[in-house]
Amino acid sequence: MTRDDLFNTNAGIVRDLAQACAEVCPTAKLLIISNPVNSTVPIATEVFKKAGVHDAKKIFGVTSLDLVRASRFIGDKLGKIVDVPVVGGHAGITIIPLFSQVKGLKLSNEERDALTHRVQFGGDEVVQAKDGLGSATLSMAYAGARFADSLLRANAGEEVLEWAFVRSDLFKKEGLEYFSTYVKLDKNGVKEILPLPETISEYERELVKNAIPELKKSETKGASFVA
Ligand SMILES: NC(=O)c1ccc[n+]([C@@H]2O[C@H](COP(=O)([O-])OP(=O)(O)OC[C@H]3O[C@@H](n4cnc5c(N)ncnc54)[C@H](O)[C@@H]3O)[C@@H](O)[C@H]2O)c1
Ligand SMILES: O=C(O)C[C@H](O)C(=O)O
Repeated sequence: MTRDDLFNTNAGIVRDLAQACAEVCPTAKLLIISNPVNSTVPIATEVFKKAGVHDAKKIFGVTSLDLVRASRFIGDKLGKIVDVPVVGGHAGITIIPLFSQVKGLKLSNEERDALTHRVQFGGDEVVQAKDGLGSATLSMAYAGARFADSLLRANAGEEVLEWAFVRSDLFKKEGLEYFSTYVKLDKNGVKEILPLPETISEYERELVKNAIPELKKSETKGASFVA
């Protein structure tokens, strides 16, 4: 089972919850963790657009778990806690860890490939291991709490940097409407979307290139569901 298989069940649930939010709390910030995030965020967006209350600064796909996983795997290797940026989306090859951005980290090509794969498919590993009994419950809760905490701090006036899957013009030329990258948050939600670091490796650039058609397919699937 992949996150995409969850579409049939979750698309309707997210649409209905988004519809209720659009009616009763249209200015609330929506944190969407239900899979497939690459489609459920476009679903919520389209519902808000239809209701005439859309504000792209306030709808977030929660991808923090990918950063938690990547940081844990590299932390184990380096023997200390490090932050590993992860960009793109939240499913398979759309999850792109940027190991090039971790100071002092040296990986052979084989290690880099294996760790990239582990971050991209770690969630599927857990789903398979639980064999029908749900997904990565506790780490998802931790990742969700971490993201909610960032938003609450931003709400309270702090300028916070977080990674999130949001409406973004970074790959507009390629026809993509959503992408997860570093965002500055303030009390209104997304204040600024930061570009990819210039120093990412050729390998990572290629991963981004390969993820774009997959992300596009998922966002179209979500938007079409509402249309
Ligand atoms: N983005 C992430 O990092 C991430 C990580 C793990 C899981 N997930 C996703 O989170 C979701 C939940 O995963 P889980 O393992 O906790 O699943 P789960 O089956 O343990 O829990 C799902 C919950 O949703 C409730 N529910 C079912 N239909 C509903 C409806 N119509 N309205 C409201 N609630 C309803 C169920 O009663 C149940 O309590 C899944 O979509 C999963 O793929 C996302
Ligand atoms: O629910 C899933 O399919 C997996 C989840 O998105 C995860 O990353 O653990």
